[in-house]
Amino acid sequence: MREALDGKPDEPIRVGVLGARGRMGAEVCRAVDGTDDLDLVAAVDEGDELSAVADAGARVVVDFTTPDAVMDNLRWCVDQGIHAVVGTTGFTGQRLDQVRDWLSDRPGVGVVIAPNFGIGAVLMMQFAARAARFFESVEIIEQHHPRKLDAPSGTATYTARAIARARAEAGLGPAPDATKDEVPGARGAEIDGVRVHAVRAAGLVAHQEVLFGTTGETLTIRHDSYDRVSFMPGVLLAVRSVVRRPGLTVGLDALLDDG
Ligand SMILES: NC(=O)C1=CN([C@@H]2O[C@H](COP(=O)(O)OP(=O)(O)OC[C@H]3O[C@@H](n4cnc5c(N)ncnc54)[C@H](OP(=O)(O)O)[C@@H]3O)[C@@H](O)[C@H]2O)C=CC1
Ligand SMILES: O=C(O)C1=N[C@H](C(=O)O)C[C@H](O)C1
Repeated sequence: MREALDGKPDEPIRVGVLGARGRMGAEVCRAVDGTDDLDLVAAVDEGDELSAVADAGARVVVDFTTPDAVMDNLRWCVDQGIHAVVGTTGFTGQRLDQVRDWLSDRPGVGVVIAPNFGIGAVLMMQFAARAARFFESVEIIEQHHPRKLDAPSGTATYTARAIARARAEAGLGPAPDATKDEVPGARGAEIDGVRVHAVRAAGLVAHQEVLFGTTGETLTIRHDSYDRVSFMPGVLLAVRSVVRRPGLTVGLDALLDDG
């Protein structure tokens, strides 16, 4: 077990990528390679040894793997004193508590977990949370490429929870809905009382619409990622930030507020 790995201020940050042959991991490797202040020192995928990351002296790991793999990866990083930036989905409240528990034994280590690294997507979630208290109805429609493994998306789940919190604070009850669900699933899934619909279609990358309604008006807040490069500014920001942000940070909001 090591303390958090600290580099010298002027040295490039040494970065390891997990899931490096995947759609996001490959994009992250290209993005890190394209900077002057970050060094890609390890690119690890399924079947490779995690120890390659430590052997290469990585100070930060970026994980875009699968919900099944991510917890073991993260546990290993924290034990090794390696900071982690995680985009992989599947983070329930229970999982986040588990990560906080691991980190309590490693005070210098930082972990950033974000359901969506797209700056526009982060703003879409913030705008949706802000709008929530003014509308009696709300539904989320997320749309993704058909090779996505999970539904609903991490972004939709995060958005639904933020909207539900805002509605509860405003004293709003359940959204009006007299419909009888004659075919199971016809009204989508329900997350903290918010309906979420997941669309999968070839040609899509990652898209989300939040539809609000009240008497005589609707408001639609929509974000589209047409290319995975859209996530890279957020990923690079998180890599640069996590080394001076011990503990668990969930979402990109605090990092954007830092400047
Ligand atoms: N937060 C955000 O902004 C974003 C999050 N995501 C999320 O990121 C995750 C990855 O998405 P995407 O890149 O599209 O998926 P891919 O399936 O393209 O990539 C995942 C990669 O991880 C590999 N892998 C699986 N297990 C391990 C392991 N134990 N160690 C190392 N590598 C492993 C897979 O290998 P193999 O194929 O051989 O199993 C694959 O190459 C998903 O959870 C997705 O929802 C995606 C986009 C943006
Ligand atoms: O799998 C994807 O592609 C994406 N996953 C994340 C999610 O589940 O929210 C982020 C983005 O929507 C792309």
